[in-house]
Amino acid sequence: MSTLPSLSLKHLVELLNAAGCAARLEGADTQVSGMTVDSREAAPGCLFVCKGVSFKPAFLASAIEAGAAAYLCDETLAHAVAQAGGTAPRIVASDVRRAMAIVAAKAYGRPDERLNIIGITGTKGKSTTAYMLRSIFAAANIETSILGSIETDDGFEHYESHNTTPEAPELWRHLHNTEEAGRDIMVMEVSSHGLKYDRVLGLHLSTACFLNIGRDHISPVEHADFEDYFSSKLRIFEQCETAVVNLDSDHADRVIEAAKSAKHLVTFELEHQGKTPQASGAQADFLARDIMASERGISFTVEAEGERHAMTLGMAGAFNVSNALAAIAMARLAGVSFDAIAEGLAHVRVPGRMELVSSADGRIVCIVDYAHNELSFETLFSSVVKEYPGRKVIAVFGAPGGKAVERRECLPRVAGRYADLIIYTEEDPAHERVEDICAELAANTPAGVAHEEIHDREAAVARAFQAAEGEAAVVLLLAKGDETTQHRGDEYPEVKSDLALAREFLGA
Ligand SMILES: CC(=O)N[C@H]1[C@@H](OP(=O)(O)OP(=O)(O)OC[C@H]2O[C@@H](n3ccc(=O)[nH]c3=O)[C@H](O)[C@@H]2O)O[C@H](CO)[C@@H](O)[C@@H]1O[C@H](C)C(=O)N[C@@H](C)C(=O)N[C@H](CCC(=O)O)C(=O)O
Ligand SMILES: Nc1ncnc2c1ncn2[C@@H]1O[C@H](COP(=O)(O)OP(=O)(O)OP(=O)(O)O)[C@@H](O)[C@H]1O
Repeated sequence: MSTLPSLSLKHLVELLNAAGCAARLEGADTQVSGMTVDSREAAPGCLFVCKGVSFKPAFLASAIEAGAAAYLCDETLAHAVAQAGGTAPRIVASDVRRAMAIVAAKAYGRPDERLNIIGITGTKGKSTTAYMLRSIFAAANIETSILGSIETDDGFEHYESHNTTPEAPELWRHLHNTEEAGRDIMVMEVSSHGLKYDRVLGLHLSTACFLNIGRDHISPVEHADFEDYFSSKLRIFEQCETAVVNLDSDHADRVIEAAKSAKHLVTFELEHQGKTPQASGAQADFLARDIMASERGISFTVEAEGERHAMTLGMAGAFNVSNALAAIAMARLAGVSFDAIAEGLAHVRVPGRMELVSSADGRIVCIVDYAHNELSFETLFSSVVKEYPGRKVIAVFGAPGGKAVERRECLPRVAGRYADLIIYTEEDPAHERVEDICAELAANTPAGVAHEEIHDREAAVARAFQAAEGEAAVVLLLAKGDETTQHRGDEYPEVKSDLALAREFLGA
């Protein structure tokens, strides 16, 4: 791999001040190459960033021991880390999060000036749309990098992701690697936190897609309220060339208004009978019609650029047509043919999202899905009862400990409207007791809805299949997708994934 640019601290300080981020150099001007926020990844000659609520001066000391040539810190941390920093030169900035984003873009050689970077935001469907797009590009023989909540693949590094959108130095490193790997395209999910906390500050996106907005990530450790969440997401349009917007999204008018800051606007929507036409009366640039569900997936027609093309989607859930339309629009912007698009969509598989496992006689259909908030529950359940009419619906899910507490009220309420039986179980309780979370979910279940509490997830899944036996049923294993760990306390022990359990119980 080629070496990274070597940069002088003096030059970086000038760059920061010019960008409106006050900074000063303390110590001798030194050359740095590469940067990191994690002492465990510090390499000789790099710039180490001191930041974060659980930052300890010992991290700085070990980064320097590993060869870090200098460090960047916030004014508020400057005194506390001075001793651990010893004689290493440092940049002290007024806002370390902004500063590290500005420096990272430079340290990794501004790959966004040459790459086609596609950013996808929305409450639900980001990973699905990103995988659809990658599958389409693969069908067109174009290898892409991907960065999102499931995996990170930049052509050199490939691992299970920690955050949906990583910290700026990590992000720019993946973009640099993408370019070094000879790839031209990065498909990335952009989370509301990524936008709010300047992880993507200054990143030039060729395309920014807004899928939808619903209440989520509102808690004392996330967004204070819906407005903070929504406005964080809308910031994506401030840094893109072309905005791709779902006209079916809630608050679509406000999304369109914000999208006007992009140079170009491309829209998509599903044709619904009885739908109120837009105020303008104009049809979206990409329209899906003739949506039909079958056991193998979904088929639909896309109408765009004055033509009609038949598409099939190898996934369940009619709502995935909306994600597919977004992917189609973005693929067309990148110049991919409709034939390759059709091929890519027909073969897409998104791990743990709307995965179908059926019993040999077809009487029991199990869907393993990652749905875990109000918007995705509503969409999933309403689509399942439409697509599998007359079947008994059995749902297995829980709620996480320590965050997104609103889910404990809304998930039983939504599921209670559609399910014949709900089984509450473990779902990453962290520092709370599974028993308490399940009891809270049970207490919020609408009167008259059958529900059970089975704290062990494997036993809960077994009970669901037992209850489905001898019936035409749909068993929904929700919220964990293909995850193979449970967050218990500070540990992440290995467990069987829902998909593995479904295959085991149905002998698939
Ligand atoms: C506000 C924000 O951006 N928080 C992120 C930030 O936390 P932080 O700066 O407070 O860092 P910290 O975890 O306290 O750790 C302190 C620092 O010590 C470093 N460290 C730590 C250990 C060590 O041995 N050596 C060392 O140098 C860490 O790398 C870190 O830089 O840096 C951490 C490491 O990069 C992130 O995990 C953390 O995300 C928080 C915990 C998080 O996960 N937030 C969630 C809510 C989030 O961002 N979710 C979104 C998806 C949800 C959405 O749709 O918005 C996401 O993008 O993932
Ligand atoms: N367009 C959509 N509208 C509503 N719900 C959807 C949509 N697309 C997917 N979902 C539901 O949301 C779940 C998660 O999908 P996906 O992982 O693609 O979303 P995400 O935005 O990446 O989520 P997260 O931010 O939680 O990682 C799916 O399993 C499905 O139940």
